[in-house]
Amino acid sequence: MAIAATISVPLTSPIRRRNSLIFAGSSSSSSSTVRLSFPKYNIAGLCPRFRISASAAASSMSTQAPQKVSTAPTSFLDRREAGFLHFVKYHGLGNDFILVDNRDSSEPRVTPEQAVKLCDRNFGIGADGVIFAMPGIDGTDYTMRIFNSDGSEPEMCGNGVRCFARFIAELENLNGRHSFTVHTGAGLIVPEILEDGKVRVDMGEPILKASDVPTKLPANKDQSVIKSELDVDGVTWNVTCVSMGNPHCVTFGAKGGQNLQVDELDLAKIGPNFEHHEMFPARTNTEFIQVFSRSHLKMRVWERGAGATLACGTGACATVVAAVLEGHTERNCTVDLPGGPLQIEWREEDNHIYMTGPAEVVFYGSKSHTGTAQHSPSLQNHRFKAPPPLCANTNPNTSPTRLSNHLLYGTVEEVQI
Ligand SMILES: N[C@@H](CCC[C@H](N)C(=O)O)C(=O)O
Repeated sequence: MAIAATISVPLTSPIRRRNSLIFAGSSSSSSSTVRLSFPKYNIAGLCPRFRISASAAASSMSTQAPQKVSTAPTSFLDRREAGFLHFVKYHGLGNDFILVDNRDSSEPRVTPEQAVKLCDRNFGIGADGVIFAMPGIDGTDYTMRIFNSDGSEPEMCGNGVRCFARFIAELENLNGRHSFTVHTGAGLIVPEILEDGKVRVDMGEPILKASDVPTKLPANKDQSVIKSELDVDGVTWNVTCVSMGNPHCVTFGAKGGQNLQVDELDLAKIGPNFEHHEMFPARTNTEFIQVFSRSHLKMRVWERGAGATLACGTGACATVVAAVLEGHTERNCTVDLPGGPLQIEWREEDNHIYMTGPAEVVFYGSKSHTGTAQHSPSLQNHRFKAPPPLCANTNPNTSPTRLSNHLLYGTVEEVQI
């Protein structure tokens, strides 16, 4: 995949040097430069959406009334050529998704089978799932649907809905709008883009009733499954079952065991045995938790339909619920995931869970359905045409990636350096 630009810090000033543009930037953490390694580009040619810094993107969000900013010519995300699927790859703490603009239809533009191919990390784009931005239902602004990388459709995705909010803000070219109402399989979810670009999400209430999680594990008097015993391949685990719309099995360790050391777990070996356990009729996501303090947890996850991922938002929410119910923590916790930390609060007043974390663009891409080898002229004319060698296919290092006789073009937006 070609890298069109690299920067992770606020843009200060563009400096023209020969046939490339170099942007010097600095942040509290580092100093960096960005090089656009293609000729004859001028600063006007850099589309406003080609966000060169996270903070620049963040600063486009204000507290004022929603305001549409007209842009011309048509932006990448407005493109609708027949035969092309335009997408944006996002990640939330390394939990990565292909975001598809599906606002004109309530039918996903990609089938579950195609989603499996797109998510393939060797033969496809590579992602933990495909997310569709669709028209709202029941008075909501939008509907979010998602396919896991195995093609199954979960009810909800926490990291995904943060990416969804950032995607919508970009699609709608919104300046100043902070929150959206999103219909999901888990009901109403309300993400709010914050000033710093992070997204806080009202994830609603956890579901503890065993039959609704669902789990067949014997329930307590109040119908919940808290610190119950689950046998997995000869080991008895203590588990608490929580649904965030999607099912979660949270464990702080085996019966009689010490505080779990999550780095020592062989997730690929034990994860599938939880996921497909007969006690979970809809399969389950499983969170393995190490307790650092009453407000700090470490989590590794085996996701239903996606395997070991770098983060799981609904899993982190379910974890804090389980941690509170089992008496390990207070209601406000930092949950460290392999991809980074999430802030989770289970608020006593409304019983809702609030998740705060980042969502970032990885790259923009277009996938051809035609199977033809030539590049798209329209793509070539596009202001996201950077870098031209990608589209012109003149550079062996930047040639389009083949995907089952389909073409894939990508433009990396920003890369940490
Ligand atoms: N990674 C997501 C959860 C995605 C759905 C999950 N694999 C399931 O099948 O329930 C998150 O961040 O919540």
